[in-house]
Amino acid sequence: MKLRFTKMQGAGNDFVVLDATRAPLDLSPGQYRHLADRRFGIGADQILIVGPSPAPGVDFSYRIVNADGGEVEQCGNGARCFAKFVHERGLTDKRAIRVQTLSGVIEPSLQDDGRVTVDMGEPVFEPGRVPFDAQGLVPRPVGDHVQWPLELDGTTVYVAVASMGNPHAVQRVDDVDTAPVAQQGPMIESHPRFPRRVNAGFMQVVARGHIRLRVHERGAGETLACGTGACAAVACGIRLGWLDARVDVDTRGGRLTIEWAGPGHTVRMTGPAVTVFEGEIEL
Ligand SMILES: N[C@@H](CCC[C@H](N)C(=O)O)C(=O)O
Repeated sequence: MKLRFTKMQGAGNDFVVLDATRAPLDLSPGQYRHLADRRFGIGADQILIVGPSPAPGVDFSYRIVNADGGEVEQCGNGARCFAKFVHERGLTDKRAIRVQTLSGVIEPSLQDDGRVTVDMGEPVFEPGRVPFDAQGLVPRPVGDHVQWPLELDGTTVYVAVASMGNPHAVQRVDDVDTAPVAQQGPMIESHPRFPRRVNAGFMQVVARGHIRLRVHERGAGETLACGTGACAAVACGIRLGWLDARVDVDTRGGRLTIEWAGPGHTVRMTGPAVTVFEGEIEL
């Protein structure tokens, strides 16, 4: 079978985007892994499958599959690329689009400067809904939030947990350049306290409106940027009392701007979304 694809990136988090708006597309986990493979396939952190409207009042659906072949609930950088994709292909002329994901409807809108803003919904902090098993742990209160102790091979790290539809554990570090992302990321991702595994964020607070962030992503390893990771880090940082309501997030692949007015409000993320090339691959 020949499959047409579009390669896109948002702040260096890269995607193979597939159009399933006219005919359903259901590949196996092995086929998704092949598409994501940087040596034998196309190469991507995630595969995005754009589908037709699933319900009145919603314009499209889109599914997200990690490079390891597992389907997941949400992807922030992917949401921006999705919006650019449906526009560039002439699938809609709306600039504000409602799209169904596994974890609910989100709303990307195209900006005049070429960036995309996405209303990512409300962050969730209750451990059980992240999901995080906090049974028997003593939390450390900070600001209006808590950090939880996580044992990693004899070391204890303190993380704040949040869901942006997908699970995140965020720790504060002095300097992201020397943070132990490669060592601790995989251990946190698969820590038994996270029953659905987790995305592990390492956040350096530069100022109240500026952080630097690296994320070891569940199912993909460290990526150049993680949109939901940026939303989760900023929402946690605000509740922990370290950040203001609008924060520039510098990732290794570019800048995202995150805005959150606090509990009861949704998180808004603004950043780039770029088409790199199109092609066809034999599966
Ligand atoms: N790169 C993404 C997140 C993709 C999914 C994540 N790896 C997970 O498993 O939850 C983003 O930009 O948010």
